Order: sequence, then C-alpha cells, then structure tokens
Amino acid sequence: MTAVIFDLDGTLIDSAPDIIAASNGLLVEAGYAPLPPAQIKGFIGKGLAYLIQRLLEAVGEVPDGPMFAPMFAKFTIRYETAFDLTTVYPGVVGALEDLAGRGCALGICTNKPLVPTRTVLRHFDLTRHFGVVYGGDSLAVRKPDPAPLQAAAADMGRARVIFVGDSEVDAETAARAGVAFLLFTEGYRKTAVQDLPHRAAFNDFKQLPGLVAHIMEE
Ligand SMILES: O=C(O)COP(=O)(O)O
Ligand SMILES: [Mg+2]
Repeated sequence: MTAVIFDLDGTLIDSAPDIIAASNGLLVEAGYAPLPPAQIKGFIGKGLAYLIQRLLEAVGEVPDGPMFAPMFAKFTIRYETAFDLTTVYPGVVGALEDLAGRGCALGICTNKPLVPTRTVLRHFDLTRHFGVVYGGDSLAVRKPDPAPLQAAAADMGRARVIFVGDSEVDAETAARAGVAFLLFTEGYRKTAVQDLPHRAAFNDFKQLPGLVAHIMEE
C-alpha cells in the first residue's frame, strides 16, 4: 500500500505570518529594524538555523557570528507558542481523512524542528493523522538531503511513497529520494510551477485524494 508523507510549513499549515512576526519581534528586540514580510517568507523551508542566518545577514550581521546562538535560542522559545496567526490550509483535514480511508499511511517530513512541529500539530488537532513525524533536527541532515524522507518512508514500511510539499527544497528532496512528488502551489515556493520537477500540482486540497489515487493505480 501507499505512504503519503507531507511537508508542513506552506503545505499543511500557513505558518508564515507567525514565523514573520517572531522574526521581526526578535529583530526589533535586538535593536534592528523589522524586515519586509515577503523577504522573511523567502527564508522559510530550510530549517531554523538557515532562517536565523538569513535574518542576521539581512540586518548586516555575520550569519554565524555571536548573534546566532542567542537568536536561535530565543526563536526556539517563541516557536513554542507561535500559532495564533497560523491557519491550516482549507480542505487539509478532509483530504487526510479521505486518504486514511483509502488505506494510506500518513507521515510528516518537515525542516521545522521537531518540538515546535509537535506543538503546532497538537494545537491544530492534527497529531492523530500522522504515524510518523520527522523534523529538521530528527537526523544530522535535513531536506533537501533525502535521508529524512527515506527514513520516514522506511518507518512506514509501505511499498509506494508519495511526498507532498510546497517548495524547491521538497521537489529536490523527492527527486533525490526517488519518490513521486505532488506540488501544493499555494505555499512558499519562489520558482514557477513548471520549473519545479513534480508528478502533479494542486492548489486545493480537495484535489489531493484523486491525485494520490491516480498514482496508486499506476
Ligand atoms: O524551514 C522550516 O522551518 C520548515 O519548513 P518546511 O515545513 O516547509 O520544511
Ligand atoms: Mg514547506
């Protein structure tokens, strides 16, 4: 049977408003001017360390300099409660229930650290859908390294694996893992849909079960 593994930020949840608010809150607290939201949104998808490095770089600091560790620690604390501005994309829960009803095993492979991943899943009552959850710090490497996706797939023990994500990182991860990729077009990608390798693209979660069923029939 089939395992369907999901990215989190920009795929299941629209968490950018909280990530932007937390980022600018920390920058202002440290005496810097806030950054434009769109610029911060462009930093999401490669994990927390990458986000902090890009924030510091954008305000003229050395990305890995003395500001990195305190900023990372403070963001980690904020991440624990950063869901007031976050929403689950429309149709997600219905699609997850539909896929489970078709016998699919469901998992998560995100670059968000594991603790805030679990917190936000719990907050939105999404935990119950996923048997396997890999965060950006679950292994020594993170997406686009294929290892976390491959580890999640191995844990789920299904013959066929489909990865659902929103970004360049996800498309590359799936390609390197040799896994079919379904692209959710409403997340945080910067590349045109036609320039990202994908099996199929969708802009509404109502479409997802049909796309998965199609691959299952192949
Ligand atoms: O960069 C992050 O923290 C998370 O991003 P992802 O859920 O899209 O992998
Ligand atoms: Mg994403």
